[in-house]
Amino acid sequence: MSTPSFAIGIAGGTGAGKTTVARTVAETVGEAVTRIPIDNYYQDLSHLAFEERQAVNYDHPSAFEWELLREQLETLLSGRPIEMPQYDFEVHNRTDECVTVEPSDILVLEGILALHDEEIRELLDLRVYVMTDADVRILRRIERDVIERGRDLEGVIDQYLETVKPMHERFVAPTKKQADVIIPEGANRMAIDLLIDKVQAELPDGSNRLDPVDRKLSFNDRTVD
Ligand SMILES: Nc1ncnc2c1ncn2[C@@H]1O[C@H](COP(=O)(O)OP(=O)(O)O)[C@@H](O)[C@H]1O
Ligand SMILES: Nc1ccn([C@@H]2O[C@H](COP(=O)(O)O)[C@@H](O)[C@H]2O)c(=O)n1
Repeated sequence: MSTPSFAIGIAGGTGAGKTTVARTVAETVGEAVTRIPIDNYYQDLSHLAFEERQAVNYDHPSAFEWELLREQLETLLSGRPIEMPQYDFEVHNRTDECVTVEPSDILVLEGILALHDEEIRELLDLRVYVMTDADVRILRRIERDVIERGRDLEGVIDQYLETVKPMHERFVAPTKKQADVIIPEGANRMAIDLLIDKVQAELPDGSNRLDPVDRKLSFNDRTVD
């Protein structure tokens, strides 16, 4: 356990490649990175029936428990562990169990609205926005939601048109202006290498560092050298 020396926020639209970027950084830098997916901070909706939870707008800022996220981020930044909630997309709710998360040298906060909240932005040392065209993002989302999140095609399309797209335009895309760095098309090799160089430079002396040749970008099961 260590007190983090550097916190990064990675925002961007659904399917932009945020998780892929965060995972690549974490895999390269290893145990020195703690990842905080904002999805875990969706409000607890246990008081609603499944059909009601299905109808919630999950792309509006009010869907998230910002107070808890701020509090837990501050706790990690002060070098103490947290009990992080876990989220199940198939049931549209938190699971019953939390996971103990220890702070490490680098914190990576990742999610559609990672740069939305002013207080959270101020806790971050580097703000990244992953920018990918909407058509690419919706195609990726359809594949992911059907395969991994138990959704049907019609539902994914309806949700996209009714809430995901308008909320993206209203709340997510404007946070691009808050970013220090914009990564085009997600995991682009040069941008990721620069990000990893920056992260490695922030590691305390004595931490393991990987040469660029040992770095890999992976998209699910496919690996791109
Ligand atoms: N640069 C890329 N090229 C090709 N596929 C990508 C790229 N970035 C991400 N993907 C794929 O797109 C899907 C969504 O990526 P993900 O990182 O989960 O996006 P987000 O976290 O922004 O929703 C995943 O299946 C991932 O493997
Ligand atoms: N029950 C839920 C909760 C969230 N979503 C969608 O997830 C998207 C954010 O996750 P990404 O990995 O795509 O960034 C967001 O656009 C929500 O619409 C959901 O479908 N169901």
